[in-house]
Amino acid sequence: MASAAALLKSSFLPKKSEWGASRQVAAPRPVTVSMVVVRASTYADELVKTAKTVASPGRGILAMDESNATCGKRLASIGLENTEANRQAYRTLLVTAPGLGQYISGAILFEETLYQSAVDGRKIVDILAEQGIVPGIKVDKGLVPLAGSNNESWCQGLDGLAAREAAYYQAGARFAKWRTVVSIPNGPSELAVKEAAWGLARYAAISQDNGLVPIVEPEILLDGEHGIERTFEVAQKVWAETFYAMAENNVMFEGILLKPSMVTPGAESKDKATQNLNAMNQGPNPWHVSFSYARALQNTCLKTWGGAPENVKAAQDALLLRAKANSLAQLGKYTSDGETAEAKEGMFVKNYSY
Ligand SMILES: O=C(COP(=O)(O)O)[C@@H](O)[C@H](O)[C@H](O)COP(=O)(O)O
Repeated sequence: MASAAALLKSSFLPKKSEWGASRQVAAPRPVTVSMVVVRASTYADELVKTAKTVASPGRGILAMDESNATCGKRLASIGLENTEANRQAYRTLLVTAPGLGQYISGAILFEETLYQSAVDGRKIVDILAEQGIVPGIKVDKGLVPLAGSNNESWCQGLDGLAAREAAYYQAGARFAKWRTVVSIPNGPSELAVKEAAWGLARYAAISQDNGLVPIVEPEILLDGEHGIERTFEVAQKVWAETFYAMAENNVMFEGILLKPSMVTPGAESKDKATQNLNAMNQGPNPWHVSFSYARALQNTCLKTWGGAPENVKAAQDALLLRAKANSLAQLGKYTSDGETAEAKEGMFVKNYSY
């Protein structure tokens, strides 16, 4: 996937003059400050503080929220069984990498990991806190077919979300993630875009009510043979709908993190996650533009580990190397000099589903 946290360029947002009939996107309604303050009074200050901590200079997000099924695929690729002990060993390796907090500001966890202890018995959330890393939690319940659409999907998880998030907050989580997708080859249909935007907005409002900063992630899938202009057009439409829905739901914009997909040509184009992030940070941006990567940070680490205890240090070094490269890209100072061919390898997998 070519998405990256808070990779929001001003150009992703339609200009006000473009909110109109030609794009069939309604203009967001203004949200008054008093409405926002009243609605988000309980956690407003904390939400802003959390968002700022996650968006601190030279740092980004380590997505380690693979569900047990996806984690099983990762473990199978190095010949390990998908047992709780193996998942615990791998995640212990990740969070105990010395100095990880220098490059990583937030870690998105799967529910199992939020409540899990590391191999040495310490709570994973406590280790993250010692590293200066904010724990986050994946709260969506995955994608399912969207009836009445053009073979598109929608993201489940709103039922019971408030209660789950209240418990996640108690367990130490301070931000949340909800990933929905939009397919360009399948349309996207008006229905799919509206559904994605509304689901994200409801999730964002519920998360803020429960003290969690929502990562708002409508992923525009890379699949397709379209050019970059078409991706841009769809990105604008999806973002306009999403902001409209968030305004309708009184989401406090200062207390969210945006995770737009990178605007690239479709399909077989290489995913140059680090290089693209670096390019976007060559000039000033209106927002902190950083990363939220899973495979781009973990691939070499996982392979280096291979499940062998004697490889833990080398695997942690591999993770730190990728984290540092992306930290430099956040600062606009990354060069690929000295990078291995593997590190430069594209991550795009056709029809990839998580
Ligand atoms: O946002 C993400 C991006 O992953 P990526 O950088 O493309 O490897 C990840 O958190 C994925 O969402 C995660 O690996 C998904 O796991 P499942 O929920 O599908 O199991």
